[in-house]
Amino acid sequence: MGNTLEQVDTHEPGFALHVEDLTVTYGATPVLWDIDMDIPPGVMAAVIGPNGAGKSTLLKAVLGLLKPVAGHIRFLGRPLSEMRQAIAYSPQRQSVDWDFPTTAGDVVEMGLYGELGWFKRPNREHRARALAALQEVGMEAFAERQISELSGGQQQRVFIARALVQNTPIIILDEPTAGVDVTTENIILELMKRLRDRGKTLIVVHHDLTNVQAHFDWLVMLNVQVVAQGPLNEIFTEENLRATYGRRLSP
Ligand SMILES: Nc1ncnc2c1ncn2[C@@H]1O[C@H](COP(=O)(O)OP(=O)(O)OP(=O)(O)O)[C@@H](O)[C@H]1O
Repeated sequence: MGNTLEQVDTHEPGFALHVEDLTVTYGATPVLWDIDMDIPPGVMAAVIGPNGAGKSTLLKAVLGLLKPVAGHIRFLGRPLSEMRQAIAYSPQRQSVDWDFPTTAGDVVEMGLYGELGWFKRPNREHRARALAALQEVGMEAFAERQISELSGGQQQRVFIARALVQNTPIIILDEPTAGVDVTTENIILELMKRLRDRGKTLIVVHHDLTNVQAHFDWLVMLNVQVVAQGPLNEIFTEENLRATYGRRLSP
């Protein structure tokens, strides 16, 4: 059942994501400069940095949604072209038209289109998988609800369910807890931890410095360049935070 890439062993030697010499510009302005980054498999990695640091751009570039000026990217040792179905991606909630007339259940099923192909209709098994994913984020009661009628936190959870239903070894989420209340944020963070504990690799743009330490185990500190990266308990230091955020961080 499910797609064949579920069988990719996320604990094989090598990195879940390996990035070398990545440079991205918008017009003439460099937004990411000479990024080298390694994220090991099976971690819950946070990408942090100030507004405009290039966090979303980094995710889009590694996913091939933006064309870098330079760079070399590998997922589990292989090029993106071979690994697309091993990666689920959830963009920032604001980047989506939530007025589009569709239900929460349909949005989650859309996550299966990579597996199904756009022209094959989802069947009962796919529907059941979508419902199971909604259940995992505590949203099964909302399967038939129009997405425009969901709160921001509920929309985030539907988006996470859409990533979950794909059952991929790598999950990339852009600010999955932006604009949600503390209770919902904790639900989402605990869910991400459960996925990590099942061996998945999570790469997450996260904005809340107050809880990054409690939930993540790997950190990439970004501000156009990588300021620091590694196991969170080694690099989440005042010095690195200052180097990343500058004077915006109060003492
Ligand atoms: N499509 C675009 N065209 C031109 N410039 C862009 C575009 N998208 C982003 N930028 C610029 O690139 C820089 C990095 O943006 P990006 O969205 O990657 O930052 P971020 O770290 O994700 O920020 P935030 O925390 O505010 O979401 C910013 O200066 C932004 O203004």
